[in-house]
Amino acid sequence: MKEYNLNDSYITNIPERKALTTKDLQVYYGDNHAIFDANLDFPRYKITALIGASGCGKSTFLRCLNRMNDKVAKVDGEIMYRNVNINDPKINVYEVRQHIGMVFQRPNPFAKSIQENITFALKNAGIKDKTELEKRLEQSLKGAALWDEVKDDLNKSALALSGGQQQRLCIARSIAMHPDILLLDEPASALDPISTSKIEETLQELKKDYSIIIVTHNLQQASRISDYTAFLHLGHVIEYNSTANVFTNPKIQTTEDYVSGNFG
Ligand SMILES: Nc1ncnc2c1ncn2[C@@H]1O[C@H](COP(=O)(O)OP(=O)(O)OP(=O)(O)O)[C@@H](O)[C@H]1O
Repeated sequence: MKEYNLNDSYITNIPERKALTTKDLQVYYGDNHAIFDANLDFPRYKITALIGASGCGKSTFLRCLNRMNDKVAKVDGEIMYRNVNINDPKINVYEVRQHIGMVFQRPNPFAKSIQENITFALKNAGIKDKTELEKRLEQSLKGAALWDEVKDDLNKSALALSGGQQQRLCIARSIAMHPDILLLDEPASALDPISTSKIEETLQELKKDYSIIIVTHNLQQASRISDYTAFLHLGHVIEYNSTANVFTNPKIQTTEDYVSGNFG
């Protein structure tokens, strides 16, 4: 692979209010230094895409943002959310995840009914009121654009849904907790093009109420749906800017080569 200067970077200052900020974030898997000095501001009510070649650290970075890496990696630096460093070991990770939800690459509904998939975590979080549970069930399924397809059969097993419907159920399960931020790790990569476009449309709607950070391999998807894009290379954030700038006016040669397909 062509060698690039990893210190050559361009990180924009975002004009919007911030949902989350990382300061000098470093991630190590044993001796493998996977993320170097990531300093990024993620805007509120926007979609930010993390892009880069396989192994560059996209999922590692994303998973730090709601402490999913705690048991597998050493994560140094600060992750500021509402003036609190949520990377502080004293912070309750379950509480963090109520504010910052995660949707994974492969749909992973529970082997329970559609309804129970939504209400299970809510009940665990102490929400017992039937009216509130019903309200959140309907709101979250509507938010994930699944309500019309399942409203007459909420007791059906979630496993009987199509892959695309299961993924929208997982999005509904996340938003039922009323998080501020949704993290999505390649949420459409296991889906067919029609389900993918349904997920993309859903995310466009959801950004009115949520700040979204998404990892994607798919450059067209990043350019279609995101407002901001961070390009990572070998664990370094090389460029962070509005998606339009990253794709049409990249400031760094590495980015230009990657987005134009001349990488490697
Ligand atoms: N659980 C883990 N244990 C040890 N090393 C890991 C673990 N997860 C990731 N890594 C290493 O961290 C680096 C970044 O991997 P990561 O999965 O974050 O990259 P990625 O950009 O998301 O890749 P892909 O696009 O292939 O999913 C790689 O060197 C990878 O081998």
